[in-house]
Amino acid sequence: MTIYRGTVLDTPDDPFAGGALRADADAGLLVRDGTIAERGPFAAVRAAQPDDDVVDLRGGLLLPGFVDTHVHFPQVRAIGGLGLPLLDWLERCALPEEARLADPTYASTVAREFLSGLVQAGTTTALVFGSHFAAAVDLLFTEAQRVGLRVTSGLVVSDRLLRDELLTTPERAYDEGLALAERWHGVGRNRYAVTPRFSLSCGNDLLDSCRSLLGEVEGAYFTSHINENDREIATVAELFGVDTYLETYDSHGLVGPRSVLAHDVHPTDAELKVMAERGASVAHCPTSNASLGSGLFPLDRHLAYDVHVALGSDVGGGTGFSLLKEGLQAYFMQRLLGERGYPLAPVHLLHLATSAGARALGLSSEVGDLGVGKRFDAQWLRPRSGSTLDVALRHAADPEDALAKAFTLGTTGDVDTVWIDGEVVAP
Ligand SMILES: O=c1[nH]c(=O)c2nc[nH]c2[nH]1
Ligand SMILES: [Zn+2]
Repeated sequence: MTIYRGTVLDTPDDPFAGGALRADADAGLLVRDGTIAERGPFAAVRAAQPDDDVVDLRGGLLLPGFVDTHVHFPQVRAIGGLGLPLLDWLERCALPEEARLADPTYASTVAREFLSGLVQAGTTTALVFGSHFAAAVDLLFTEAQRVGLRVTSGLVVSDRLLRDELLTTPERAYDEGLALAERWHGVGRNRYAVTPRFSLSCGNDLLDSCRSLLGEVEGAYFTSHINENDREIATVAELFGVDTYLETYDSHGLVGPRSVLAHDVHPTDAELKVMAERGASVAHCPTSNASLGSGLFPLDRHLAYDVHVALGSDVGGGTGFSLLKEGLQAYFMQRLLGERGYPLAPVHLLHLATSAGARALGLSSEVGDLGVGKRFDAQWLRPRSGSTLDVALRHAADPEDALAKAFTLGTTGDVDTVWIDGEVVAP
């Protein structure tokens, strides 16, 4: 057994429902077989376990590993395509890069870059938008198993309006998806997610085949995009002859408690009501929404309807893997909404980046906070001595203030060590 000593911050109680930041200065976390067995003042935990190893993490902050609920595996090298709205960005930046993953050697390199990017950002769990190529998704799961990250992912499918090499058929989508799920779902920390790209690129028969696959794979997740961009939304309404984007998924039985819909920047009230009824979650992707000019996320309306919201980096529409940056950008965007903005405090940002994501992915009993009984999935933020974040943390007034400084100034370069199930994860 090992005792981890440091300043531990986490959010076991939902701050949107009144929960406070849990902050323990000089805490001890006793970890046995990857699970947190005790948590308390270091001196007390140490006195009860005088012979165990101590890992000294004083200085900096010990936080739960981040949970990224929307991030694209094939888009690592597409990060930084600035200045375009969604559909142009897809055509010019994202899809040409995604087509390159037809080559398994290329896909294998990108899988390594992708997982290393997540780990270096302090992310330990992710819902990953896979590739349109089954072999590339297989390589992603293989690499995820080697690195140890908790990954839920799947084959991305489309059958219209994208470049030809990214298109499939309903039958092939089902067969390839099932083969991947049989190989990887529930294997190690991997799980399968049925993943139509978005309704714009998926006809009714393909969405039907997604529903069949979802019914076939017990416990599988569903993820896609929704209500991101005005032109996208108008095209979907025209293609399907529907009033709301959500109907295109819901009419195929794809919306439920294991569904995570990315973006939802422009929802109708009717859609929010149905999402809440179904228990679906929304992945809010703030840097992507800002970079692609998609809009300002109406967090207040999601909360008013009781729609669960977590955070996604949306690499490569998003600007990097750091959920610190996403948290700060989420805060900025609520500020820019003026009176319609939700006043996000540091505790909300940590919740959105950790426990909210764990809940969206049905993993709350295992990860998302550093309480007794949870797996030790954690990150040690330790800024370089003399850096501005180091100075700011040393002079923080209280734990909330320290967390505000971490989200304002922290970068992936400040993530010193990452653990999953109590094992150090090498990037
Ligand atoms: O931000 C986004 N990134 C994508 O890759 C994508 N595909 C469909 N819709 C999308 N939105
Ligand atoms: Zn996306």
